Amino acid sequence: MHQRPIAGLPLVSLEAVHLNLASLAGEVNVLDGIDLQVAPGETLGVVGPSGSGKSTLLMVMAGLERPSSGRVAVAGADFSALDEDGLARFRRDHVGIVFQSFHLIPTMTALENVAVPLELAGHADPFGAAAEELDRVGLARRLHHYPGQLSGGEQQRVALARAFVPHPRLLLADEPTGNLDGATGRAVMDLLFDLNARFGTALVLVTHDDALAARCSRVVRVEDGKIKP
Ligand SMILES: Nc1ncnc2c1ncn2[C@@H]1O[C@H](COP(=O)(O)OP(=O)(O)OP(=O)(O)O)[C@@H](O)[C@H]1O
Repeated sequence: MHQRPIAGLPLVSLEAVHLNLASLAGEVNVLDGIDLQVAPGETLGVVGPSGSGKSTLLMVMAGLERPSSGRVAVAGADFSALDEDGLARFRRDHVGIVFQSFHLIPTMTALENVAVPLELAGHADPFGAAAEELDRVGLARRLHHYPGQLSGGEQQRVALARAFVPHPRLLLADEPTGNLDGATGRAVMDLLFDLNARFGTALVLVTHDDALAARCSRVVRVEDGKIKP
């Protein structure tokens, strides 16, 4: 799980990525020729107007959406060579994903939401590791709460703990501070950059938050499905 990055090789490589989707108004070029590389340990902010393709770009990097054409590779793995199971295993081992709307399982406690994916991956001590990570995000006293019993900021921290706990090489986050008040948003931001500092996890953060973008080592702007030069 913790292979050393090969010097000089990008962690994420997108080459001439196009994604065309059908809509009532005809075909939409949601991604229109994206070339983008992310280095191991880099922190990249992705900004741009609403509807420009930022979230879709993240989905393509996660292998949750397949491009219509072009090449996507993460940690040397060419996504076109992986089937859906292969992509799911790859994500489990290498990629953490945090969405704005948390995606927690409502019938599981905070502890179970973090531990169960670890358990499925064959982790030796899923509940111990989950409790430790939840403690690190300040939720030691909320382990047995269900998502519906947690505030928005607390739910976001459970989602972060779940994404952090395997110490992925790449963390993709879509508006991670979008639903949070200023202080909670800053705390979540600190957790993200702490993960980067401690484990060298590369961060790709889609955001409308200028403060979050300013903390990234590089920012790219997406407009009309293209990276603006
Ligand atoms: N399944 C789909 N079918 C057709 N069009 C889609 C589909 N998913 C997304 N789109 C379109 O692709 C464009 C890009 O959407 P995307 O969610 O990537 O934008 P975004 O930059 O993340 O926007 P926001 O900042 O508002 O979240 C939008 O115009 C959207 O309507």
